[in-house]
Amino acid sequence: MIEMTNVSKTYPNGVLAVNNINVKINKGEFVYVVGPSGAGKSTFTKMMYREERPTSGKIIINGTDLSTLKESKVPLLRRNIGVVFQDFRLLPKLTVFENVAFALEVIGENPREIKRKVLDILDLVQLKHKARFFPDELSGGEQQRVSIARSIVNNPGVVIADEPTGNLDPDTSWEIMYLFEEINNRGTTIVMATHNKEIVNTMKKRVIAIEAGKIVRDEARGEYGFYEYD
Ligand SMILES: Nc1ncnc2c1ncn2[C@@H]1O[C@H](COP(=O)(O)OP(=O)(O)OP(=O)(O)O)[C@@H](O)[C@H]1O
Repeated sequence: MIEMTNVSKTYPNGVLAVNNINVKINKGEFVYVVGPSGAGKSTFTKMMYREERPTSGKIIINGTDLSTLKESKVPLLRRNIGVVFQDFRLLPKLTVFENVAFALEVIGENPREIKRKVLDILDLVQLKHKARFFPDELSGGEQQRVSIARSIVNNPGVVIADEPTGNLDPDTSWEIMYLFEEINNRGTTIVMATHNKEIVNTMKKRVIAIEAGKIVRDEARGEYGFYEYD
């Protein structure tokens, strides 16, 4: 469960990116975060995985209070939160297998278990046959599937995705969205910031709309709304 109480974030340059947000996201929910460019969506999601810290307020993720969490405990928190970015962020010198295995190696998983888990997850994202490929030998959609595999290989309770289809064509975006839906159907909470109007309007999930750092709309089977982008 994710709970924010009176959360605000002012960056050192004085920009108030998130302004007194209160929200509760239950286990197993699929939530889209929408809103105009610069509204505070990334800041809102970054605070969930402690990439940014709130200036004030309280954030609780699966029982852990992030506002008082020691820096040394952040890696432990990240094990239970998968993160997916628009630009994939794969390690270019590692193969697909190694990119996914990396998350397990750092926690000291044994090699046999690593192999089993990585191949299982690559099977789920339909990339087992490309396990030995390098990121630059893959299409954008394939790279995103590897990054999704990496985000879920530790079996986290929550996956946060910031604009995961932003670099992908419409068909590939749909493939990625169905993959997230499958992961959600297995019980993982998904929080996704997106500008993809068609997908949000078709999927009929919970929609949280942020404008100027505030939640202006929170609907169970919501719509994208009307925002203009570049
Ligand atoms: N590291 C930072 N330092 C200072 N200001 C920042 C920083 N990151 C974001 N901001 C500012 O905070 C506000 C919210 O930015 P944020 O990236 O959260 O918006 P967003 O809704 O995710 O935008 P987009 O849809 O364009 O990605 C903006 O005014 C932005 O310029």
